[in-house]
Amino acid sequence: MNDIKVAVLGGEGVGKSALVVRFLTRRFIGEYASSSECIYRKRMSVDGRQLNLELYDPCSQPCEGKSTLNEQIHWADGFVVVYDISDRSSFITATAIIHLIRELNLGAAKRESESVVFLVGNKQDLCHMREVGKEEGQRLATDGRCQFFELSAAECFQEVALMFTKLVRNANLSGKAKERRRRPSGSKSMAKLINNVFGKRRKSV
Ligand SMILES: Nc1nc2c(ncn2[C@@H]2O[C@H](COP(=O)(O)OP(=O)(O)OP(=O)(O)O)[C@@H](O)[C@H]2O)c(=O)[nH]1
Repeated sequence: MNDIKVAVLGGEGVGKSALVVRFLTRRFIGEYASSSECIYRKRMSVDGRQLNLELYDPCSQPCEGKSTLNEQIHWADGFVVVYDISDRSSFITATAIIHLIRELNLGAAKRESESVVFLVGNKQDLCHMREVGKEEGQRLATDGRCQFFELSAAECFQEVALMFTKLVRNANLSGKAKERRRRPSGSKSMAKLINNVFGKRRKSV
């Protein structure tokens, strides 16, 4: 059975955990206070084939044994790079992350195909506070050879699920089986995730 490793990267507070939790549990959790980086595992059926998905959600706060961005990029087969459409600085961070992924890809190009990268403009429900135009997102995606999505983890499960499923399918099709490198620390089961979710402070948005 194939293993697909996906890292969800982006600036602080852009909704990385919200997207991951939405995809895994169908629920939107207003406040997801995590103090450690996590890898969640999910068994998926894509195009009739069983896959083991490992989904990496980094922690923006300093935490013990925290992996570097370079290590995260080397570890993953596919990436969701997230920015918040109502926060321009998060778009600048996403731009830098995409450039770094492509730079590291170039270094590894002799033995590996290019990584699958999806660029996600999250918090589409906050379009009245928009600081990043949709066309800017599209342009960055084209320049960085990414697929582009604008969506809202808060409002739409279907779009989030479609985005992750498509990423897993593309990463699987690209046949990119990286050798096992140092994985980011922290690994949680689905049960642990559910504990996190239900043990959490809730806040409406
Ligand atoms: N309005 C709105 N708020 C969102 C959405 N997604 C996440 N949020 C909110 O954005 C804040 C940050 O969400 P998180 O999921 O913790 O973001 P993160 O990127 O994992 O944060 P760090 O790990 O601290 O960097 C929380 O208050 C969420 O409720 C969205 O689609 N719409």
